[in-house]
Order: sequence, then structure tokens, then C-alpha cells
Amino acid sequence: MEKICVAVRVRPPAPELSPENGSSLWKVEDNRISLIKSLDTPISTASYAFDHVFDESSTNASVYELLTKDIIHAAVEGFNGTAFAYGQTSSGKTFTMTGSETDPGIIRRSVRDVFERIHMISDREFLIRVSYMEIYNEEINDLLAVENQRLQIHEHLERGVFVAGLKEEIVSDAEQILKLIDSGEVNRHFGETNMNVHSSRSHTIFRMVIESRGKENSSTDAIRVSVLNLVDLAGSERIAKTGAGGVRLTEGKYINKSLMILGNVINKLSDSAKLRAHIPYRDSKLTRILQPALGGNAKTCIICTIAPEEHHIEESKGTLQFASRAKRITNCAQVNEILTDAALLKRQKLEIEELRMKLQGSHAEVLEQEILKLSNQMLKYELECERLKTQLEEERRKQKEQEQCIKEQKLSIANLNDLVANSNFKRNHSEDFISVRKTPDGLCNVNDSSDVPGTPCFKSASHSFVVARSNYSLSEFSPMVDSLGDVADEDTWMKLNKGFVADLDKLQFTPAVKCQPTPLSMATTEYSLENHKEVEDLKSQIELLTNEKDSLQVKFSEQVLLNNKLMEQMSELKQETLHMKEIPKRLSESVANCRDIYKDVIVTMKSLIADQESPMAMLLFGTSEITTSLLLTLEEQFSIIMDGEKEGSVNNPLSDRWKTLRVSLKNTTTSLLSEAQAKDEYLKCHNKGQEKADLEEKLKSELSTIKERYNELEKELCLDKQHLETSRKSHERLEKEVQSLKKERESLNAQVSQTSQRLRVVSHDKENALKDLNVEVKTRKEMQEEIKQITFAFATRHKSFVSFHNEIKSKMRN
Ligand SMILES: Nc1ncnc2c1ncn2[C@@H]1O[C@H](COP(=O)(O)OP(=O)(O)OP(=O)(O)O)[C@@H](O)[C@H]1O
Repeated sequence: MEKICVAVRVRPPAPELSPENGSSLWKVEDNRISLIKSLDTPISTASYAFDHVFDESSTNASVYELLTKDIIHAAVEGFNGTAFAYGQTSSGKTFTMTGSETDPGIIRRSVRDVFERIHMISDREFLIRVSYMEIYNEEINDLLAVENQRLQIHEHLERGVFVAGLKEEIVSDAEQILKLIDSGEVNRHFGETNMNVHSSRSHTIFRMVIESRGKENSSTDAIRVSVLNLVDLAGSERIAKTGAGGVRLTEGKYINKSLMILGNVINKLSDSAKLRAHIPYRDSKLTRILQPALGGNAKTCIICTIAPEEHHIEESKGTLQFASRAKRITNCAQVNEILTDAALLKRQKLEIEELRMKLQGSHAEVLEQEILKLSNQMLKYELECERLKTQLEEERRKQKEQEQCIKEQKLSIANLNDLVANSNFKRNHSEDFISVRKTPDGLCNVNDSSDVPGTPCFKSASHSFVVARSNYSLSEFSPMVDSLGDVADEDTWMKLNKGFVADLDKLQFTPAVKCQPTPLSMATTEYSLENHKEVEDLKSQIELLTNEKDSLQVKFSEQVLLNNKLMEQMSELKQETLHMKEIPKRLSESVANCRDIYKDVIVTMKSLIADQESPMAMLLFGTSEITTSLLLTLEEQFSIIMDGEKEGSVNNPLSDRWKTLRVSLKNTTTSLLSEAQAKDEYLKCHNKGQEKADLEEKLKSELSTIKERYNELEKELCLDKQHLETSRKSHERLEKEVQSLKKERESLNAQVSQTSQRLRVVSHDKENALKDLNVEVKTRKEMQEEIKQITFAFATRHKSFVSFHNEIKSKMRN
């Protein structure tokens, strides 16, 4: 990632507008530009720092050298590059990009530099294509072919964004391009405005596509393709200042709109990555074409031009702010390569080789680590299962407690039911009794013990109940208690309530009347609150359990993935083993081939020798037998290896055979030598000096050749043996690895299946617990409902009982 390079250039003041005292509003110091003073009104100081700041005296050469050169060179190397000039109208953009005869601008310098650079790179060949377009009133026109107007932008998966139908000229030197640019300039839209007699009314994009590839290995090397955009934007303008109307006004609107969109894109890109929601590249053709240069795959520089005159101060400030924001944009440029099939193949081969090396180097280590990781995971998994178990037990314990609570509640409800039933009975009975036992003065006969079930005698009853009841702030309770305070005595209430005085206190009497919970109702509320809390606890625990179950499932799937990976590795290893197994087979085949060829050679040689009894013939027969036997031994050894016999049973007989072969060869050569000597003597005897010498020489040379050949064969055999030994060892090692991996996989599979079983059990338990909980919650709700109903019924009955009581009282008074 690299930041966009941003520079500011101040154009020299127009001669007619030069300040009298010659001093400028803008002070340039190194890479900083500051607004220092105004002629009439003081202006607050503003100071900006950029990668480069060029003052009025700067030349296009220095701008090119410091700002653009690196991008041009990078483009030749295969990086996309973009340079564009931004600024208000008449600030010097065209001057910077196109330049003059005496001081060529960035475009001309770039073109020359590209070719200079190309000539310096001798090991690559280049193909350059150029195009030149303008965006005029939001329409793309081809400047190299006037007939190509209103071109459309298209997007391609490989080519990216491109202008369809744009003429691309293949060029071979800088002069050719410069001529093309000149011809394109003629077609460009310029116009006269108040601000600039030769004002660019369009954005122009000069584009060079640089393709290159290595001269050597051209079929296997990648092709580098880079795009270099050199952009001269039209200047932003204030309609009032330019005095535009008609065509100029329309142009101005399009220019301002597209520059505003460019500003938006820059703003969005300068936001931190988090804030960047959507970059509106598609809002204008300019931003769409420049998309790779703005936050994409390109090296980009922007030169912001400002006019030094005081009346341009606001525009200049705007330009500097634009530049400041652009400075925050980062691009990610990379060499663009197109790979031919051959190049791709070559690269992939290299990659495969690299991977193979890595695999060989650290295979065992990687496997060990993998296994360690797996066993760690299993351990973790088991621990979690353990923890889940304890949680489940805890949950069960709590469930039991809950059941106990429910039982207790049921019991109290049953008691309440009894109480209600009893009060009904008493009430009916009392009514009967009153109607029968009314005395003339309305008073009850306290001494009459035959009253059944007993006269409610308030006078004789102790007032402890009333006292007890009055301990509560009765005014806050149901009015029933108030009226009862004067009349109730403990005995009566004890009888009425069958000893459930305390239960009465638990009830809320009149639901309709403002009431506060009595101590018992408070207890009930507390109790249900407690239960509610417990239920909530249970719920959260279940939630926790569900989460854990989910995470376990995730881990399980991770393990399955790991397992699959291991399987893949195993199959790769198997392939490798098969490949290794093939080696001895192939070796044995080639040895057999050698043997056949050798046999043919010997047969031919034999047929060539006239004297079958000569030492040459003898030597040939002797060595041919030995060599055939040697080759046979080799073949045998390979087949033994192929059959997978053990080292001990293979090496000893073979080495014995080697010894025998060596001895027989030695014998043959000595016998041949002795024969030769005998022949020598014989020849001596027959005075065939010259002939003898020749034969001797010939024999000697042949013997030495055979000896050399024999030594070579021995060496080859030795090498083969070594090779075989190493391949056998690696084969064994691989097989061991495969075995251990198999075991590992089996144990993992077993563990995984165990764990999944455990998981199933846990989830089953959890589901059961959830069901129980739901049932319990439902029962509890029903019970609460029932209690409410009973409470209500009881209160109603109690009310009627009180009214009945009052009635009796008044009747008694009467
Ligand atoms: N650095 C400079 N040195 C000398 N002359 C300059 C410089 N910059 C600009 N000028 C002159 O200023 C005038 C306006 O410059 P130019 O046409 O390049 O502005 P511009 O920003 O391209 O304007 P527009 O957006 O209207 O096309 C031209 O006459 C040009 O020669």
C-alpha cells in the first residue's frame, strides 16, 4: 500500500495582474505552501504541506523529474500509473501536462522517457499502444479518430474498465506518438472564457498501454501489461467569474459536476477504511475511467495547480483542500502480468516442486504437530463434556427442588380449598341457626351448650386475634378487617377457619379494592418471585448450554474438516508410496532390456570372430556369461525388493553371488592370460615376432576395456544398490507413517463418534429438561391462576360472611 503522491504548483501571475510591489500571496518553502498576506484585507494564515510544492519559477522539467518520472519508470516495469492535473481554470494544468515548445509538459516528457527507458532494458521486448480521448459534456470522444464519438464504458472480468471502440495505435517510437498527440490536440475542445482565452472545455486522457515480455524463454515468461494515464482535467470555474452563457455555460456545468464527483470520490477515499461505505466511481465517466488510479491498482500522482492572484484565493484554497484530502488516499500497485499457458505451467511446476520440498522437509514435523493439536483439542473437548455433565446434574438437582416447591404449593392450595369449603359450610349452618335460635332481645344464649355447632359468642372470646390482626395497618387492607375488628373473637374464627387463621392472613381479601399484600401474600409473592428467579436462572443455564452445544458442534465440524485433511494427506502419501513401489519395477525392466541388448551384442560379436578357440573368443564367452549373470542378479534383486522381502534375506545371498562372480571373472581373465602367455611362447617359437606383438597389444587393450567396463558396471551396481536401499527405507518410513496415520484417524473417528454420541445424549437431556421446565412453568401458571380464583372466591365469600355477620349483629342488637 502506498499513498498517492500529491504536489502543488503555483503558476506565475498574469503580467497584467502582477502585484505592483511584486510580492506574492503564497509563500513556498520546501514542501510547504502558506497564504501570508492580502493587499487590502487581512487573510487568516493557512499553511499546507505536500510531497512537493513548486513555486512560480518552477519548470515542467523539474515537475517531471520530481513527481512523474518514477511513475513512468514503474509503468515500464509493469505497474499501472496515472498522473493528473487538477485546479481551477487558468491555473496552469494544460501548461503542466502539455507544456510549450520550449518547456514540454509531462505528457511529452513521459513519452520520450518511456522509450529511453525501453531502450535501456535489453532483455525484454515491448509493445506500446496509445490512445487519446476526451470527456466532453459527459461524453467520451476519441481524439485520434473523430468518427469515434460518444463511446461507451464497459467492464470486463480480465480487462477491467475499458472504453469500447477507442482507437489504439501501435507505436514504435516517441516521435510517432508526439505526432499522434498533435493530431489529437486539434480535435480537443477548447474555448475562450473570461478567465482563459484557450480554456480546456473537456477532460483529456492520454493513455499508453505498455506490454512486455522476456526475450529469452519467451514462451514460458509472463507478459506484463501496464496502463499509463496522463490526464489534463478541465478547470473548475465559477460561472459568474467566467461570464459563461450558452454553450460555455453548459460545458461549465458538466465540468463542475464531474469535478464535484471526483471530489466526492476523493473525500470518501480519504475517510478511514471503516467509514468508507460506497465510493461513487460510477457517478461520472471521469471517475469510472480513473477508478484504478484512485484507491486501486496504480501508482498515482496529482499535481494541483493554483493561480496566485488575490481574486482566485477562494478557489486556490479549495484546490489545496482537495489536495490535502487526496494525500490521504492509498493505492495498492502491483505488476500486472498475463500468464501464457506455458508460463503458467512453468510457474505451477516450480510451485509444486517448492511444496514437495517443503513437504519432504517438514512432513514428519507437521504431522506430529497436527497430532498434538488434535489430541489437545480432544482433551479440551472431553473437559467441556465433563463440565456439561456437572451442569446437567446441577440442573437436575434444581429441578428436584422445584418439584418440591410445587408440591408444597399444591399442599397449601389444598389447604386453601379446605378452608373455603369449610367457610361455606359454616356460613350455611349459621344462617340456619340464626333463623331458628333468635331470642326476643336478639341476644345469644351464652350458657346454652346444646347449640350445635355452637353459638358464636363474641363476648367470651379472647381478643388476641383482633390484636394480632390490628398489628397490621388495617386501614390499608380490605375494609372487611375493619368491621371485623369489633366483633370477631378468636374462638369463633378458630372454628370458622378450622384452625387456619394464619392462612387467612395470607390472602388478599378484595382484589377490587386498593390493597397491599398481607405478610403471607407477601411471602407468596416472594416465593413466586424466588421461583421466577429460579426459572430465569434455569432459562439462562439452558441458553448457556445451547451456546455450548453450538460451540461443541462447531468444534466437531472443525474436527471433521481436520480429519478430511488428514485423509487427503494420507491419500497423497499412498500415491507417493505407489510411485516409490514403481521404481524397482522400472529398474528391473531396464535391466532386463540391457540384458537382452547385451545378449544381442555378444551374439553379433561371436559371429564376427572367426576362430572360436582364440583367446578373444574365450574372453568374450567368459565375460558374457559373467555379465549376463550380473544382470540376472540385478534383476533378481529388484524383484525381491518389489516382493518386499526383508533386508537380511536379500543382501547375504546376493553379496555371496557377487563374490562368486568376481572370482569367476578373475579366473577367466587369469586363464585367458595364461593362454595368451602360452600362445605367446608358441608364437615366439615360431618366430612370429611382429604378429605376436600386435596380438599382445590388441589383447591387452581389450582386456583393459573389459576391466574398465567391469569396474563401471560394479560402480553402477553399487549406486543402484544405494538408490534402492534409500527408496526402500523411505518406502518403509512412508508405510509406517501411513499406518500410524490410519491408527490416528481411527482413534479420532472413534473419539469423534463418542463425542457426538455424548453430544446427542446431552442435547436429549437438555430437550427433556426444557420440556419439563415448560410443563412446570405451565403448571405454575395454572396454579397461580387457580390461587387467584380461589382468592377471589374466598374474598367474595368472606365478604358475604361479613355482611352475614353484620346482619346477625344488627339482628342481635335488635
Ligand atoms: N507555470 C507557468 N509558467 C508560465 N506560464 C504559465 C504557467 N502556468 C500557466 N501558464 C500560462 O497561464 C495560462 C493559463 O494556463 P493553462 O491554459 O495551462 O490553464 P488551465 O488550468 O489548463 O486552464 P483551463 O482549465 O481553462 O484549461 C496559459 O497562457 C499558460 O501559458
